[in-house]
Amino acid sequence: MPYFPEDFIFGVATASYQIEGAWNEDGKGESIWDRFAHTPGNIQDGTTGDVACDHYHRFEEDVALLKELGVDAYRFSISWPRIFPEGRGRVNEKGLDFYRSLIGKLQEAGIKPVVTLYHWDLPQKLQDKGGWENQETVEAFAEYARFLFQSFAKEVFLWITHNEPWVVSFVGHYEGRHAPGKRDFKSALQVSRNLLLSHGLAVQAFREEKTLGSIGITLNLTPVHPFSDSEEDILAAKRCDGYFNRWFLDPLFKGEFPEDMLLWYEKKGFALPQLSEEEKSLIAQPIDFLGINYYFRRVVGKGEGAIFEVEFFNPPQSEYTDMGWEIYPEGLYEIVKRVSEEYQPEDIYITENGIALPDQPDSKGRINDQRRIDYLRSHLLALHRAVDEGCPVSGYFVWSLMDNFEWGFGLSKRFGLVYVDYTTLQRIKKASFYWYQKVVKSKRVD
Ligand SMILES: OC[C@H]1NNC[C@@H](O)[C@@H]1O
Repeated sequence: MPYFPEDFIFGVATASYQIEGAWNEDGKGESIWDRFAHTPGNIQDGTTGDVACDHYHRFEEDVALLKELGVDAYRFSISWPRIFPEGRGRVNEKGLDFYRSLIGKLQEAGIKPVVTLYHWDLPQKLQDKGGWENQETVEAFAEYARFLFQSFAKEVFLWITHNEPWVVSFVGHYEGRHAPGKRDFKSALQVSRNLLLSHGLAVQAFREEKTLGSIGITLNLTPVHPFSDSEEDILAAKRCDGYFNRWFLDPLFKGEFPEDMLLWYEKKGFALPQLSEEEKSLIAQPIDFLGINYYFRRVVGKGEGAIFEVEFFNPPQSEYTDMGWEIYPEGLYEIVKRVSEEYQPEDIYITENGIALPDQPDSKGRINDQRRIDYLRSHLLALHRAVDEGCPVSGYFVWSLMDNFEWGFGLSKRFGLVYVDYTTLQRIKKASFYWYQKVVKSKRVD
């Protein structure tokens, strides 16, 4: 029976824009996701995060759920425009008070706070001046981070500078499915560079402020498998691995963007300015842990696609989630092993893993999400194998505590251990809540 180490951290994760609501309350400034969701056509079901789970007003009830769940830690993000409505300068005290209250309630419940500094809700005022393409945003982020390190110098267990910079860069600035909705590959490359620089400045500030706790960054990583063992499919998979994984792993742990990708982009007309020696060491300065968000793998082959010349495949024999993602637990083992061996991070936390399902209450108001229990069990068993083989993994966070606003899909995709009725905002614990409660208590997956 796989037991995790006694000090292994089990938690759940959320993010500000996806759960808080109160989008323009108590002095909060507009974010790029407020703007993007208010723009007709951007959100598949036409909903917004204006109310979402109304966590801003119900956080005490939600902390009580966390206490009942028994988690060791709770990962949430701070909404930058709730702290600095214009992005920098004037502080919104009421916004800061909200997070002081939340962290205080978590401490009372004996739950370690894990804070993500940036989970995509950039102040719109900064976007109006170019957003992450603009050096000013890099500086503003460093000021925002330093302010939070000073405000919560002793209370936070883990600090995560950025959540999934790949999504911010390429989904937000190339694919256009996320805020700010740009479709410009050159912008996406510039944004990825600035996100990494801003991460480095934040880590520097963390060290200078002598903040307690640990600091790291969270990447969404996906194993990439060639559709066949043909040379061109293997090369296509290598390109995709560079695009999805190595583009951030290499600068963070080796101080360089991957050479093969720089050459490929240059060949396609997207030359990226070289990083200076100072910028390289800023980005690659030591961090205390790497956060990995894992959901699925990718299977690719040679294709005619414009920039990457790849085609994606969905293996017919696999099962898929409500997001259309393949269920592939082995991929969590693979990515943890690969990252541990190739990049030697100090420590690893699985900062997100979960499944979207079309959950609905039955006639008795219960939600028997057995598929979510099966998904979590199979991924925890895969993770346990990596831990057993000596990979430095210290914790695992389920995405998500509760159903919430799933970006371009709006409120239509449910990832929670807790169901949210969006008309009454009632929370209903799913079967997976009780299953995970037992795992957290016993540190065992059966
Ligand atoms: O798509 C599920 C999750 N993936 N990682 C980032 C989160 O904000 C998403 O809800």
